[in-house]
Amino acid sequence: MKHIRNFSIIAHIDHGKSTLSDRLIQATDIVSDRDFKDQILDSMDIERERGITIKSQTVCLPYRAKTGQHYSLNLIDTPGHVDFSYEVSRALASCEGALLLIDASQGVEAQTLANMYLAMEHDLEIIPIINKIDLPSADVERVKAQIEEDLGLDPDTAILASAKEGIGIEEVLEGAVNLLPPPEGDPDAPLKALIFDSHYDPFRGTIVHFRVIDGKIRAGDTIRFMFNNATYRVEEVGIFRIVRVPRKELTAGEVGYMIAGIKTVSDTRCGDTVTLHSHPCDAPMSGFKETKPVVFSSIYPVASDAYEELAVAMEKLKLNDAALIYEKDSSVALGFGFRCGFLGLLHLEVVQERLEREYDLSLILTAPSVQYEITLNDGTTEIIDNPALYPDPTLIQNTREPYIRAAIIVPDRYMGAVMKLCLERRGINKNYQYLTNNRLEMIFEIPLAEVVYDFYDRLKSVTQGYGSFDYDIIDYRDTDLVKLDILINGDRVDALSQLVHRERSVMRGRRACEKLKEEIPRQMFKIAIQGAIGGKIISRATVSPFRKDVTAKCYGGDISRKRKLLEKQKKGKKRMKMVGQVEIPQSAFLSVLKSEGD
Ligand SMILES: Nc1nc2c(ncn2[C@@H]2O[C@H](COP(=O)(O)OP(=O)(O)OP(=O)(O)O)[C@@H](O)[C@H]2O)c(=O)[nH]1
Repeated sequence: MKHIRNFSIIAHIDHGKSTLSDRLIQATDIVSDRDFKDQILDSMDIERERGITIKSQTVCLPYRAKTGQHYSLNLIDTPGHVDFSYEVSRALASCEGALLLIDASQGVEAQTLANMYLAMEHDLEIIPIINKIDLPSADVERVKAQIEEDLGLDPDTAILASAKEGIGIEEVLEGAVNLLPPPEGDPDAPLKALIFDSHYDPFRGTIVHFRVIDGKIRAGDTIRFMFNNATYRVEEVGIFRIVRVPRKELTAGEVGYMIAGIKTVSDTRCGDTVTLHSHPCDAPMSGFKETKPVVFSSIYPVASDAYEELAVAMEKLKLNDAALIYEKDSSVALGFGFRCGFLGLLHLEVVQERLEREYDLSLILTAPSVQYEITLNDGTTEIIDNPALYPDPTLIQNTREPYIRAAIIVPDRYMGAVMKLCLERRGINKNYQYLTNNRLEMIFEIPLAEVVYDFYDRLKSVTQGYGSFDYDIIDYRDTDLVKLDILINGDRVDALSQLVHRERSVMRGRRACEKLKEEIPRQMFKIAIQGAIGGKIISRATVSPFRKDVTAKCYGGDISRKRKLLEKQKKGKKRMKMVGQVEIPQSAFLSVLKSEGD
């Protein structure tokens, strides 16, 4: 155990975590350079394209230190986005140390701080690393000052690195060996192991990633998940060397995987404790919580006959994504689909992209909603996330909505712009403090519903890219909610209904009408678009009919050109949805979601 080091790299998005992981893997020779895929840990397509890490993957690196001693370095990869902060927390609970990566030109940002606090909660030894020192805009001294004053860490321990150029990599490995403590734990105690991740393998079922805290686990053992008391017989245990390498047993301090005939990843819970059925440990690890979705939206196929395909795709996706929940849903306008729950807006976008790309589906998503607690006059309380299920307002006694605590870090010259944005979003400024280099940390309490649309984009734009943001849900508070409906030629389009705060409803209604007007193509008749609350119309826009026959031009002339045009039209149709007499393009549904820009 003395020669094991378990650690994660934590960083703000884009500070170079994946690049550094790749370098560490390369430096320890477990894959030959020729086979080395760039950013081997970010194996999913979308992750690579968007450059963000979503699913953690772990690797065990054999390393021979300068002293000649051999070490096993378990690098536990963590997702970098706020939507996945619980996964980060569980991964950190499996570690003794963390490498805190800071971009030399960007400095300390909101998630740098948030991640460092998480690491401190788990009592981890933290090594600061200043990355991207090769950049012309790198300012090492400034970042060192931030490390000292904003993070309270010793700047002299910071390692200077460029993951891209391969500078400082050996120092990082030596730092892990010399500065991080080895794991503690009792190999002879009853088995206690922490699940920090799982993924699905089509041939072997669920692969559970875990850290052994105490005891031993080997193939043939009957194990028990302490959350739901489910028992399984272990078929295989082993470690990650990019590929899985089976081992006879894993003991206290080690990190690896197990295969135990588990059908889907939702049977295992990130954060749960595994023990032996015959000889259990006394108590599970503390801090377990189930990940709860906070943002909800319905997904419909554009072509109604693609429902079955969507159902199959959802099922497959769910195998690998325990956080995704869904149930069947139906809409008058859009037919059959699924009501889904996500960890946040990024999670939603990732799911949508995967469905569209990997399963070649064309989808319509309804406006994302948070969960409201609604108490009715008869004293019962309902949790509502779907506008379609919103009760008759006369029956409602009281409605509450979730609030977040948002931490925003910006250069102080943007203070006014951030304040304006947050106040517009019904935020309450709770606190602010100066950090080094004229930067401010501003704390707001804001309704989650105001953040799920486009808050992060807006923050980036009003701060010219300098603002960074992190949030936690804190509580539910009283709110004044209304249901905004959209009518097209008098027909209510249920998929466009939204639950909004009364204060914001008129503006939202107006924006939705304007956007729809831009998106809905002219047709042979006039199209009236209206926003309504209850029976009352609050906004309207009109798409006027064609004035002349635009297809007339195409008659006569080249037949192949005409055919091409027809084909193009047919393709275009696929992305249109008929609502009553009116054809609405898929983009119109999306534009309503994004109608928040101020
Ligand atoms: N110049 C320079 N660029 C770097 C360095 N390290 C990483 N980058 C670049 O920074 C960008 C982000 O790097 P990633 O490794 O994907 O960042 P990440 O922290 O893993 O991002 P998430 O996965 O979203 O958390 C990429 O374009 C990298 O090529 C470095 O040392 N120098």
